[in-house]
Amino acid sequence: MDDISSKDYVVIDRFLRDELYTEIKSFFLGKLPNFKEAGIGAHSDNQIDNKIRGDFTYWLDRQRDTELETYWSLLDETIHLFNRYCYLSISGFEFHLAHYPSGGHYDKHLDQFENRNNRMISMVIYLNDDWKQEDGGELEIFEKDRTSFLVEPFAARCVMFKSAEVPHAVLEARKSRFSLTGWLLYQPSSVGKLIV
Ligand SMILES: O=C(O)CCC(=O)C(=O)O
Ligand SMILES: [Fe+2]
Repeated sequence: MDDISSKDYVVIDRFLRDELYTEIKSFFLGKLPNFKEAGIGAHSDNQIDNKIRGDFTYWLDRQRDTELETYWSLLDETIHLFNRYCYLSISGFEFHLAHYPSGGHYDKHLDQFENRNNRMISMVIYLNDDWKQEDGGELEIFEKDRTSFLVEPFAARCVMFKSAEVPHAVLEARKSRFSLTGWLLYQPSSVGKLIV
């Protein structure tokens, strides 16, 4: 909590305990046939451009995806901590599963859209067993002084950062790269399901 207040980001290893990791990973693998190519922008602006990003996603829904209830409860707790100790007013979230196939990447960007600014905290949890340095796919985080550093997408590692303030990119992955990615919202998105 202190890190995200002072540095705008935090990396937490073993964010998921083994049992929850296994639950989420097997849920992820079961949904892989249903993933769709991700676009950029919100609502009607949404367009697919695999020069900018090359991932496939599956949007989650707490009511439907009850197999993830342990994870949803963990999120409730996380949101409670943010609101209490970082004085944020988070009142909702949106999460998807993401798959970057080999060769996939995401250019430098902020997690905000021109016509929507309710994403406060971005939260990425990696689901890659045995990830090696030569597999690429690092998350590059750009700091205020324009230097950057790389975060490897290791199993059960969680990265959180301020959505509107921290530019970031996903470097080309050299094998399938899995994550559970989401955003803690200032207000729940008002207009149905977003496709991003
Ligand atoms: O998977 C990651 O490391 C980051 C993904 C990302 O930046 C996004 O989906 O907006
Ligand atoms: Fe992003």
